[in-house]
Amino acid sequence: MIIFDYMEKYDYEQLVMCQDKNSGLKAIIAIHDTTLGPALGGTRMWTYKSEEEAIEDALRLAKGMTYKNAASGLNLGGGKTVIIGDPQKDKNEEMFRAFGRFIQGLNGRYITAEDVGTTVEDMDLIHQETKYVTGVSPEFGSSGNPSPVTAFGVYRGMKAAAMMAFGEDSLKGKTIAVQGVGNVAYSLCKHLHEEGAKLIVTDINEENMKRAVDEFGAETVHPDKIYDVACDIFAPCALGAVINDDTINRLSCKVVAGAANNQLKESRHGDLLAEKGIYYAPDYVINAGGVINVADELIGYNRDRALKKVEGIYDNIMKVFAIAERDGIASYQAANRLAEERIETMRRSRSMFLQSERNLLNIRS
Ligand SMILES: NC(=O)C1=CN([C@@H]2O[C@H](COP(=O)(O)OP(=O)(O)OC[C@H]3O[C@@H](n4cnc5c(N)ncnc54)[C@H](O)[C@@H]3O)[C@@H](O)[C@H]2O)C=CC1
Ligand SMILES: CC(C)CC(=O)C(=O)O
Repeated sequence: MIIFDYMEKYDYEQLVMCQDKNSGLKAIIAIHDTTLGPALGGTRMWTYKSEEEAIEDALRLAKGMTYKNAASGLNLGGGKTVIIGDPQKDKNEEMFRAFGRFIQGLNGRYITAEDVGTTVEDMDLIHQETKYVTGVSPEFGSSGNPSPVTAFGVYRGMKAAAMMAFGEDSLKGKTIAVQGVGNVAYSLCKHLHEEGAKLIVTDINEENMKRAVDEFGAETVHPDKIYDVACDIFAPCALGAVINDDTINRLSCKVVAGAANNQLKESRHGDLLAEKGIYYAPDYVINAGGVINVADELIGYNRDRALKKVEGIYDNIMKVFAIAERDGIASYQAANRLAEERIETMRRSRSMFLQSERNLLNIRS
């Protein structure tokens, strides 16, 4: 990958490589766009096969956060971090403290939170070095683990997609295939089970799968077989790029609605879903519950207010489908339109001069 070419093509602002020999930290902070405000996005820890793969993931995820935050009506830009390493083996206190100091060095341009492979405990360590972190333990006035709130948002968005596909938003009796039953999907399955849905789950982690069987009476399938199960709704809740040339023709569902980021391998796969008559709830619209929740910390966390906003993901998904229908485009494009129009509107409105501490009028003594 030629990094500057890639950054220019998709209009990235900044890419920060963070290295700390003592702790073994190797982190990449990608800031995509801060038109709407500071970049907020989680930190993923993962065993990347190469540095290039890690950089690409950070860049793709950061751009997704720009669109997620914009489409959700947040005054925040998009950024994301990836830490190269095995979250089960390679973590230590020093690593997250060192990472916190790198974030502090960005002086508020980037604010972090949890993502795959990181926990509230990791955020607490970062918090010892910087205030630019959310999803910290509630004892610090923070909102804690965002995953259950992300799950609530996905549940609300899934109901909206069901309304479009089946003419009613009840999930009772619907068969839902869930790929990955980790932090978010565990809470999602709880909502779905309580509403009377039938669950078919898969995971590469046996313990996580067993928990879904024991608590929600879920059936299980091998991870390779999840695309082939007969179901009403497919919920990708593991990693990205799962809607691709190998999987798309195996799906028999009417709805794709799940928590994973970057579900479409390429945007043309979103067009193919639409052509097949499958209602796709765009990933960054449906999974915005976590970021909406942690963003509320920035104005003094109020759980009821945050949950009310997350409930609104239902309406946001309906809005996306309405734009898709109005403009004759696929739902992923409709979501992009929603996000891009908001960013452009704000960019234009900010072109007006505003008196501030930093402009020329104030530099004169
Ligand atoms: N945690 C949050 O609040 C948010 C998470 N997301 C996204 O949702 C997805 C899930 O996040 P979490 O639940 O936090 O992560 P997690 O790591 O707790 O759960 C992911 C699960 O997927 C499983 N998995 C991995 N590869 C798999 C495969 N090939 N087949 C089947 N299962 C597989 C893992 O074993 C794990 O149980 C990620 O894409 C994440 O970026 C998006 C927004 C917020
Ligand atoms: C809790 C969020 C900030 C996690 C995130 O990075 C995301 O929504 O993908």
